[in-house]
Amino acid sequence: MTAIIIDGKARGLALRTTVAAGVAEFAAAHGRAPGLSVVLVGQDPASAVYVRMKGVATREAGMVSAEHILPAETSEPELLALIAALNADPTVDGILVQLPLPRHIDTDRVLAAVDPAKDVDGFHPINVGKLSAGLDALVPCTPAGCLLLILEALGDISGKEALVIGRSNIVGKPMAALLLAKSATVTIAHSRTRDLAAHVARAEIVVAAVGVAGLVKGEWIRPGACVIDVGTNRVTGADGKARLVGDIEFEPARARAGWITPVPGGVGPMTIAGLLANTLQAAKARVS
Ligand SMILES: Nc1nc2c(c(=O)[nH]1)N[C@@H](CN(C=O)c1ccc(C(=O)N[C@@H](CCC(=O)O)C(=O)O)cc1)CN2
Repeated sequence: MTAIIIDGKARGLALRTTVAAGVAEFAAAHGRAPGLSVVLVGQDPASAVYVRMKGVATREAGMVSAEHILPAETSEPELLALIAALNADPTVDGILVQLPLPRHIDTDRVLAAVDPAKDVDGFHPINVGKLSAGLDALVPCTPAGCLLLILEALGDISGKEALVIGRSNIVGKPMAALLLAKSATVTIAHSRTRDLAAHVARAEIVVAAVGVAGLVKGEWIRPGACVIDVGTNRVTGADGKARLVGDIEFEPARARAGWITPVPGGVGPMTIAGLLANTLQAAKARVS
């Protein structure tokens, strides 16, 4: 079997086009476009790229984008003061604090300071709690994008064996909650899991989000499985050139899977598209 390669770039673009149409309707009805404010603290090069990509995509969808780029030495009270100002600004519908934050800042405290109604990352404890209780919530963009890809590949996933590798708050835990909400039988594997290979071999859906290049061996994959790779690991190839690879050995996994996402061009573009969808959702909820 050779897997169908899931084109996250094309799927992300389609979602962005749908969001842009919703933004035009919103603007016609309310006399203003939804606004997204993105906050970046420090000069992490990958984060700077992602923030730029978010700004471009937000503007392309017809929304108002504000990027707040703060020096690495910004204190936690200074950052909290900016978030308080954005919370109070009626033209701001969505607030996103790019992660990771510098080590001197308490990430949990910062994420909890964002107004849950504007929390387009879905990281505020209220949105986390709502998701795990099966209530309507702003849902983290990457797992939401993964779920769209999985449902489009498989249709109904009720009762299917799903394995989420990684237990981060950004991807692993919300991904498990979303799969559970669709009635999949969900296992979360992590660094202490014994015999990862056996778990992978049982799974009809595998979502890998650990950040370890090639951790999941292709030969472990159950034939016909839907394989979603969230890993974005920068490695240097034999030619000395840097490239991006996932957590899953792509070619051997592709030979066994039914569907597989590439890296790059799989899950990544869905993250940005999901952010735009969340911003429109937050804007609509705020005016209703
Ligand atoms: N506040 C947040 N911080 C972070 C999040 C997040 O969802 N919210 N996720 C990641 C980074 N991220 C978005 O911020 C992100 C990662 C990757 C991509 C993407 O499109 N990747 C491309 C490749 C781009 C490249 O060449 O580097 C792909 O996979 O095709 C978008 C967004 C951590 N921080």
